Amino acid sequence: MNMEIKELVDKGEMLPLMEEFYTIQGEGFYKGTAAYFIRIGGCDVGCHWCDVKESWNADLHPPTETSKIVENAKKNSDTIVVTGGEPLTWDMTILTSKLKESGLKTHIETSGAYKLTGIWDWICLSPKKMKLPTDEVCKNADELKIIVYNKDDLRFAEEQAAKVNEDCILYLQPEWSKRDKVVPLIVDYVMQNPKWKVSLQTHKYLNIP
Ligand SMILES: C[S@@+](CC[C@H](N)C(=O)[O-])C[C@H]1O[C@@H](n2cnc3c(N)ncnc32)[C@H](O)[C@@H]1O
Ligand SMILES: Nc1nc2[nH]cc(C(=O)O)c2c(=O)[nH]1
Ligand code: SF4
Ligand SMILES: [Mg+2]
Repeated sequence: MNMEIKELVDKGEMLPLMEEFYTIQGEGFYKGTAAYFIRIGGCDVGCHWCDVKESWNADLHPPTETSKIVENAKKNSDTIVVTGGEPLTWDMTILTSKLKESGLKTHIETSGAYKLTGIWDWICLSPKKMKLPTDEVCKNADELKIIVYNKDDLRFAEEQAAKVNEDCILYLQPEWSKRDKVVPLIVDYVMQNPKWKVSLQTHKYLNIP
């Protein structure tokens, strides 16, 4: 990447765009709602079970003008989900300001590991043990979505729930490859601890992106 482009990416005027697609939000509170997804490349959190490892290396995804991303998005939906990769790797200020200027709702899927930037109507925080979320993201999260790969993730879930605000909605979501094993654990746990809800990756059952 040449220096000028790197500077534009650092400012958030360009972003490494992996893919964009119109689909149904599969997970969490907005599950079932049509939304346009913008997937930004770049993540160094390193979840071994990540279902989008192709997103990790930002250099593989073309730096794309943020204004073009927004022009495209607004043709498709009034709800925009920004995901990745880890979107907070980058400065989200320009992207979200432009989305808001266009009257769109801005949602983010984030691990919360980096500085919170951008104007968000909805923050889905999915914290990871390897790189814990910042206090600022915890305080501003609208939903907390813990991925359950094994039993220890239930302990981790309570630890993270203690850090979010009291009206944050709490979800346990099975890690996809372990779903047969962990769904019974989650079901039991939610019945015993009804402040939690179950979230499934419903798009994978529907065979949609
Ligand atoms: C691919 S991540 C991108 C956004 C951000 N890096 C994050 O982790 O929140 C989008 C969502 O998918 C979840 N996820 C990733 N791999 C998963 C898997 N194998 N099973 C269940 N959920 C998964 C993440 O926890 C996150 O909530
Ligand atoms: N349909 C659909 N819903 C999703 N919710 C969060 C996703 C993500 O990868 O961030 C995702 C995704 O990749 N597809
Ligand atoms: S933080 Fe998100 S994108 Fe990064 S490795 Fe973990 S699940 Fe994948
Ligand atoms: Mg996904």
